[in-house]
Amino acid sequence: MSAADVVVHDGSEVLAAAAAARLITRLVDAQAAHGVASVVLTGGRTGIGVLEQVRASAARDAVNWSKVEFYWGDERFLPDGDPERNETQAREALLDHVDVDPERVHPMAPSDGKFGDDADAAAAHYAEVLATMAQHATNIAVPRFDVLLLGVGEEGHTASLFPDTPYVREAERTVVGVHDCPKPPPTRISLTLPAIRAASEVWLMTTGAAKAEPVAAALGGADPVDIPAAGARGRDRTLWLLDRSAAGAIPTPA
Ligand SMILES: O=C(O)[C@H](O)[C@@H](O)[C@H](O)[C@H](O)COP(=O)(O)O
Repeated sequence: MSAADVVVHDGSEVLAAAAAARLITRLVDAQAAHGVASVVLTGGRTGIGVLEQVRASAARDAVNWSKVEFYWGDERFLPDGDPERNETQAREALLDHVDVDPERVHPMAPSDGKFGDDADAAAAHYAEVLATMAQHATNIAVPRFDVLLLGVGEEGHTASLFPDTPYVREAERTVVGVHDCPKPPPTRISLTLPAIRAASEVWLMTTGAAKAEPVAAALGGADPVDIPAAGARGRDRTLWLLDRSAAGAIPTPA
């Protein structure tokens, strides 16, 4: 697993724009290497803000959007089209504005879909979707993820893996139904840490002083059970994209 790189930007706006530029380049490079790129999206203000900046970028059409596989790292288990769903927000921020191939867009199921309100069944189905797309050479049943985007919560959660829960401890399954979440809505679906760690690059993006303590703890090697973001690492690269406030508690080198 990779050691973490940390990039600190002046504020949240420049962070979102710079992360968007970085994401465009990552997808262009992945398409040059593989033909089709794959990205795992996240929810939250920072993750959606980055997609809005991709949409606004003059460079966005450097990406062949019809050759991008879109997955989600977590989802709020709500009805289809609910404005709080990560899928809805990602579509409004970017996917509705570029020429995606609908067959390559893989949202997690809503709470009024074919699994009804059974988040565990919806999670098991998403695990099957990932397994179907998996390459045989890997030892975990997920596709190649070129880049997996994450946010970080004030108590250190990432995706929908909250501290001291069975979900952050999950070692076998790739996707879980998550119940009794402290951040609304209470029911969610999430990739697990083993699935996240299968990604080539994991980018943790966050801003603001409220995130300073969990960021410092994660970078300081906290136990992922206490600070789930500490367990999110990429095979080739782990990149923290922070603004000055979120980086404020990282000890400065002597
Ligand atoms: O669905 C969600 O809520 C997220 O995927 C979650 O993990 C989010 O990324 C963090 O809570 C950070 O959110 P903010 O960027 O809004 O602080």
